[in-house]
Amino acid sequence: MAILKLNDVSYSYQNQYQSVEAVKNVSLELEQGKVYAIIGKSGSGKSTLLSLMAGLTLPKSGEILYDGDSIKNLDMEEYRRDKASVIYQTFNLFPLMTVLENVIFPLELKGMKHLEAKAIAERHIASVGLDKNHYKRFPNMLSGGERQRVAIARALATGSRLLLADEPTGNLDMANGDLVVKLLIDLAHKDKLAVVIVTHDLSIADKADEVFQMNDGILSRM
Ligand SMILES: Nc1ncnc2c1ncn2[C@@H]1O[C@H](COP(=O)(O)OP(=O)(O)OP(=O)(O)O)[C@@H](O)[C@H]1O
Repeated sequence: MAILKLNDVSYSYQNQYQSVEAVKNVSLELEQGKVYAIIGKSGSGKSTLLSLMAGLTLPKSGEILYDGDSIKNLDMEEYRRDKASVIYQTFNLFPLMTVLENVIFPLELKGMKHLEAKAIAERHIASVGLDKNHYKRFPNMLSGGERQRVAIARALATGSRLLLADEPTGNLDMANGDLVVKLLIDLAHKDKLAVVIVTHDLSIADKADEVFQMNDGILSRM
């Protein structure tokens, strides 16, 4: 069964002067174990589509089902924290927390005891290829690739099976970008996550299992 299903989803940004139809009647099914790339030119609606999937924005029409349930019926805070994790081009780590604290924080937020949270965080930090030397560093003491790997560890630690990446390699050089893409592909293929990557980079799209293009709010399969 699809982990996420979008049925005829539309979204428009509105103010008193105008309405911008950013996502138009998109239907899509995502399965665990696969990498999906969404490409398209600037302003075509890719980020808006990703925020709909992440539950950060609610559709104006249509519905989004997670494991068969409309996300409207779920606790949205829990959905955003535990079900659909987003990673960003700018990493969005907490600058005043160490690597370990960044990964522990969302676990403690949901009521997990410190020692258990620490053990889970350490496991996920190791799984993205970082070691104990990194635990006590602040984000500004890491390379861009390392920061993105911490962001991925934090996303994974919550147990989320849906990883939504918005231009995850946009701030990385080619070598670090390749490492992050390889990690995302491994997470889909080996750990059976559903991974969505919004990207301008066609070489990432080449490595995805399925590629979609956004064009003026309309999604089509390539
Ligand atoms: N907060 C907002 N208010 C009004 N319009 C917006 C807002 N955010 C985005 N838009 C518009 O919605 C459309 C889709 O934007 P979106 O950011 O989803 O595109 P994108 O494909 O992700 O672009 P990029 O590749 O540049 O990040 C664009 O026309 C944009 O101008």
